[in-house]
Amino acid sequence: MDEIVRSDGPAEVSAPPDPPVKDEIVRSDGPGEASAPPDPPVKVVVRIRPVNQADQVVKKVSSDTLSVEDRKFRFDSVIDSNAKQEDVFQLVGVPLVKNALAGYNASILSYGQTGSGKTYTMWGPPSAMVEDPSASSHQGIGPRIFQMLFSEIQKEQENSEGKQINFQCRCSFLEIYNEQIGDLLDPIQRNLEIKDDAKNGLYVENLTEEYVTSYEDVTQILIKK
Ligand SMILES: Nc1ncnc2c1ncn2[C@@H]1O[C@H](COP(=O)(O)OP(=O)(O)OP(=O)(O)O)[C@@H](O)[C@H]1O
Repeated sequence: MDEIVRSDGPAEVSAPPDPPVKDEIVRSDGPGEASAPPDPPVKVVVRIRPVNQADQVVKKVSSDTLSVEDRKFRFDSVIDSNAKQEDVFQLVGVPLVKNALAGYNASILSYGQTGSGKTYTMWGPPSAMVEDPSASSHQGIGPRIFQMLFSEIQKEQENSEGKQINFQCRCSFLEIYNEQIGDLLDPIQRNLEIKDDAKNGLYVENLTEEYVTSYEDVTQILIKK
């Protein structure tokens, strides 16, 4: 019988010669008042990057299992190399936005070796950010999430039946490089600190946060910086 290895990390499957594996981790942990918690709270999804058929060492076996030669590895989901950006968004992005709007914290962590498709999956090519979203099939999960978020907020406000619903969205971008946290919206800030207190929970001290009310606000900030 084939061996199935339960793996929460793709180290085994992203090894050369086939670099096509990337991971999306969706994490949600939220407040008590929200509806039923997302299940499971942490999901590990592997996307197999397209390569020449002859080089295809990593193969999708079923919706949650892939094989590397004669070994099998199981995750929450496996996305095949011919999947579209929209498929990834439907699987990972849509539940994330729904959970976020239900009051849960939600994160995506993109993990994989150089060239495995992290940037492509998260953002798509730079042009896809500014093009009409519906026209760009290469647009990554990030911009799709922003669009859905603002469109859901708008729907909530339109369907509020006279009640005033206020949302406040703030946007920040940071990078962790050489174990230092840098503020991408204020590059002078290069060594920020992570803090944890009862009022704010876990946060990055002095990280720039800009108020945004639309998808265009977010893309403008990204382009400007
Ligand atoms: N699913 C895909 N479909 C089509 N092209 C892809 C896909 N995934 C990645 N690519 C292409 O492969 C190349 C490398 O991908 P990308 O830059 O996203 O990798 P990366 O993991 O972000 O690399 P690095 O860690 O070096 O920044 C890019 O040209 C990208 O457009």
